[in-house]
Amino acid sequence: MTSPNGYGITLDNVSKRFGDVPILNNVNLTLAPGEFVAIVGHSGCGKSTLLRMIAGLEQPTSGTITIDRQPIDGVNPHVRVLFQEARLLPWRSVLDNVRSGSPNRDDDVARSVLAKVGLADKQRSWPGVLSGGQKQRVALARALVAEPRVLLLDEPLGALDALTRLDMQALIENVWLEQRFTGILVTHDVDEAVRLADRVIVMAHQHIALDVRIELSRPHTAEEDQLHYKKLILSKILNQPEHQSPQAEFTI
Ligand SMILES: Nc1ncnc2c1ncn2[C@@H]1O[C@H](COP(=O)(O)OP(=O)(O)OP(=O)(O)O)[C@@H](O)[C@H]1O
Repeated sequence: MTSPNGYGITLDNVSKRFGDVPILNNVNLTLAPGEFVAIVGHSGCGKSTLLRMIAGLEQPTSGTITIDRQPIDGVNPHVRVLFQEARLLPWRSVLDNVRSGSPNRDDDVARSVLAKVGLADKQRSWPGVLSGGQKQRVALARALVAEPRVLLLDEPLGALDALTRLDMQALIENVWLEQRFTGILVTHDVDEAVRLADRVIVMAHQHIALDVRIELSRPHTAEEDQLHYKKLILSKILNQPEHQSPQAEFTI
């Protein structure tokens, strides 16, 4: 494995309110450079808000977030975000969309990143003719072309069918192994969290309810190895008082 390019991230007593509504309360979290962490938790518990604050799109009400030991000051060009929707520019070709991730880069770099995500033959296509999975590959390429130090993944595979999702998980793992950015994945899929992450964090009641290291060798694909972690994580999520009944929202 290559040495990490990713930046370390720390959250020090981070709280967030929207008006009178507390979302996060004194959250402390340290991510080592190059670590891949997944965040799970019931809908509305503040996962995306946490990600948006790390992205510099939202400010904490109190507390400090640092990236590479620097307090966050707006959007950081070394931090890229992938959302559930690919958010491509429909009037630009696939190659131009990728290039827009780092406009000063050589075209050859954009082409090689497109090849890496398996879309070398689509560079002249318009986004409108691509499948959902292909669009997310372009969005991933657009993020990777900037060689990010931190990649924030806000349910980027949530809208994809199961097989495409598995392919994308393998792709994300491969590019992470190659580039060793620091990754944070928000997902509702416990399977996906255990499959991809070094560490899985369960959020509940405005704080971190569980922080578990996945002590498996990669790839974490063996069902029997994953089971212990999936049970642990799911029981933590479902034992929260607001979720005493079975939840369709979570899958293993
Ligand atoms: N800009 C905002 N103004 C007011 N309330 C907000 C804002 N953004 C988020 N919220 C609220 O904060 C809470 C946390 O939202 P957030 O999107 O972080 O949750 P989440 O855990 O990512 O949910 P999901 O899994 O459904 O995406 C929700 O109740 C949401 O309605």
